[in-house]
Amino acid sequence: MLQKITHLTVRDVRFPTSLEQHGSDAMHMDPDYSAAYVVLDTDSGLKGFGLTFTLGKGTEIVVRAVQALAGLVVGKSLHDIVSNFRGFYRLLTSDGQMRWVSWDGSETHKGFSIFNLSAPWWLLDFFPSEDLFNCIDFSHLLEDLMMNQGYPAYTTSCAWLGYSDQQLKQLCTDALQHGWTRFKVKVGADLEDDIRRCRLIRQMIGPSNTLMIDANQRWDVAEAISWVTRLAEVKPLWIEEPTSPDDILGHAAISKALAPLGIGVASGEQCHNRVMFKQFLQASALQFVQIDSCRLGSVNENLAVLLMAHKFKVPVCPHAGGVGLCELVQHLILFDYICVSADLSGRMCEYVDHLHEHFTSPAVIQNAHYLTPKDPGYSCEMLESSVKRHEYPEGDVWKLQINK
Ligand SMILES: C[C@H](O)[C@@H](O)CC(=O)C(=O)O
Ligand SMILES: [Mg+2]
Repeated sequence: MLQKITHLTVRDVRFPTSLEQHGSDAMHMDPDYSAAYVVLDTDSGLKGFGLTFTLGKGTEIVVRAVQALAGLVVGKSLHDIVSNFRGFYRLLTSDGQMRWVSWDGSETHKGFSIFNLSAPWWLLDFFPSEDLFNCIDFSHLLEDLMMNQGYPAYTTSCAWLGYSDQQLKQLCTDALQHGWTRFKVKVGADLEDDIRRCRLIRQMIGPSNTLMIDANQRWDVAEAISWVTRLAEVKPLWIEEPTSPDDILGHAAISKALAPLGIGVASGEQCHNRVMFKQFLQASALQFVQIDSCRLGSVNENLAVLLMAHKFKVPVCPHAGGVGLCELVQHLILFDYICVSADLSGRMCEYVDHLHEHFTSPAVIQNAHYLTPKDPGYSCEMLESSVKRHEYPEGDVWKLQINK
């Protein structure tokens, strides 16, 4: 149990998803799904893995944040971390010089998230399984349903903003055949396009399946209310990120205006700390909490939000549109169900069907449910061959793009 972290490597890994408009929305028309990817070496030869999701160039900033925090991690032993998880987290988030840049801000939280993502790996890999199981009181847990059926999911992969109507139809047909019943459509750039695309999807999925819409912060408050009112005919369950993700009172006003139409407000993928979530919940500014395993700095911060959402009786429907997010967030939502909410009403976890082949233990979907991951760790180890090929700018994939 005295293993020490001896070395940290952080790499800038990017996938050229913008070439086919995968992941595109009203504010991010050319997303290259990317990750700052960390490997921790230990003196026992074991390794730890962590990643945080970014879009293309944004990775450079997070890589620098990780480098700046590395000195707080290298040299630590398992005992140092596990004996006081909160203390370790506070150490990362409270560095006297770093905190001035952006205490509880988005970039630093993305940096923190990488290190704390290593914690489940340490815990699960170093604890003999009998010790681990001896720690847990399994009475009254609800794991059977999760083991047999899995956690309900919805798909965003049919209707990215840059997809043609033809693509939309084909992908929606395929998804229905595979048992999907919940669909999210990107909106917000052009109202007439949105009406046409949403009608098309509603027509294909029928009245009893679920449809959500996502504007990725495109509108002002009044514009959001009038735009979504025009889309009410397709009966969306929620409008996601209708306006600036920092505008708590704006979200509250939109929630109030849309409630009579039966449309809720969902947000959280750009909500970067627990204090913001606290105020969103206090102000009744959202009806669906969308935690993001990488936007919030670490497991620790996500746990605080899961507990607050439970207190306010607001369902948690995690964000997973990015590389590695499905792999990570499936662990958090299982924890939420088994240990916090014990409730599936109004709950589902996002799934996007991109880039899973680059992971050693990818998320598995069956009949529109996340199957419970059984491999140890936090499912975020990437295949070394994939990392090498996609590392920016020297990987083969990028050399090819740059020389085109
Ligand atoms: C840029 C990302 O693909 C974003 O559009 C994802 C998102 O908003 C979602 O999955 O929700
Ligand atoms: Mg979204």
